[in-house]
Amino acid sequence: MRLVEVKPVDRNILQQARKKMDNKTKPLGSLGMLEEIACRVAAIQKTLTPFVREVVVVVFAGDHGIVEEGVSLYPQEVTGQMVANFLRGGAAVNVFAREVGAKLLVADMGVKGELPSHPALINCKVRSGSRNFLREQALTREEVETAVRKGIEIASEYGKDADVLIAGEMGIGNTSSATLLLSGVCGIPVKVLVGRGTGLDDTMLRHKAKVLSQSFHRRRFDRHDPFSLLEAFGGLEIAGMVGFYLGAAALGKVFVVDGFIATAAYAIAKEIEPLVKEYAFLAHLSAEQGHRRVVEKLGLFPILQLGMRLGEGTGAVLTVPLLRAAVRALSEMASFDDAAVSRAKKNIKIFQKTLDFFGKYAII
Ligand SMILES: O=C(O)c1ccc[n+]([C@@H]2O[C@H](COP(=O)([O-])O)[C@@H](O)[C@H]2O)c1
Ligand SMILES: Cc1cc2nc[nH]c2cc1C
Repeated sequence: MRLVEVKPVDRNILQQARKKMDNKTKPLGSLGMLEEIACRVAAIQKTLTPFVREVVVVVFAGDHGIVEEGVSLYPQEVTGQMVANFLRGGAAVNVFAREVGAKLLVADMGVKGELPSHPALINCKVRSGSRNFLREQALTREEVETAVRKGIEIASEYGKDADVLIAGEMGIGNTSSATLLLSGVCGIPVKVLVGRGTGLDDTMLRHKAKVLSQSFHRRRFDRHDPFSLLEAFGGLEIAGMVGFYLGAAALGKVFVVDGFIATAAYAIAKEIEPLVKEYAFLAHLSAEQGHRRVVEKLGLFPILQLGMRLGEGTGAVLTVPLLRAAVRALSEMASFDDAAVSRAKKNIKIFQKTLDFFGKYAII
């Protein structure tokens, strides 16, 4: 089943952008990863004067049946309560979105109970939360496909005029789903990836690890079929984000992946369509225990490392000023010729350590 068509980003513009960046009035490579970010945005946007003006954030929300097993510190009703908070503008992601001038929407993919209608609420409820995956498959194939398709539609409808698309998430229990999805996709043992989520103590963490290891062995899935992983472990907001990333890449838009749960959605989207990676940036290294291993395995470069573990898209929104600064450097800085600044005395390709460090993160 081909859900979307994603094209590779423009290699020609990428090479020209790198050349343009090398001619800016700075020692070669001295803006570090910002240079690679700017050049890749240029290649995505097919222009040597890239820009980041409109930013759209969609917070995907859903509940998780596994919460019955005592794997989160917070009660399930917090998911719906936080959705109400997003709609009133009172959550961290609202504050950060206002700071960078981003538009924020919330997508109800599967929150338990009714939510009042609101202009910023997109109603895509597939069912009232996923099933408890310790006991049964979290979702049916049909529910997974519906949620992924809705995510694609959300990207096309609300992201078509944006320069950067961000998916946030809200779902009590979703670090449990994300841990098992990532363990399945990346082939990293559950016990290495399981973490404290919203803040479990040691006893609760041991219990969560036991529940997740048992679930991983009990459920049916084929690790090479990403849809089967979503059927086994959910959740609906994660499936929606998978679609959103696929849709963003199909639109030819830059998208920024937030934290641990968002990385699980990204990993699934990349399994479905490997070219999505050319459009993706990773916002930050989450404090959630397993994130570092996953990020290394997926070859992603976290732009920030702030010890955050909130989700909602908060880390991704915080990268917007850096993305804007990076593309402005490529678009607006003077070249050596423009500014009559002398070039290096010797044509050294690039400082070797910088190359070793950043080279492995050059996606293309
Ligand atoms: O984004 C992250 O890296 C992250 C790490 C830990 C927790 N969270 C958030 O916390 C909730 C899930 O935590 P838990 O303990 O209920 O599985 C969910 O609403 C996420 O948005 C988010
Ligand atoms: C209060 C609260 C806010 C959140 N935002 C994202 N995940 C969250 C989890 C909790 C518990």
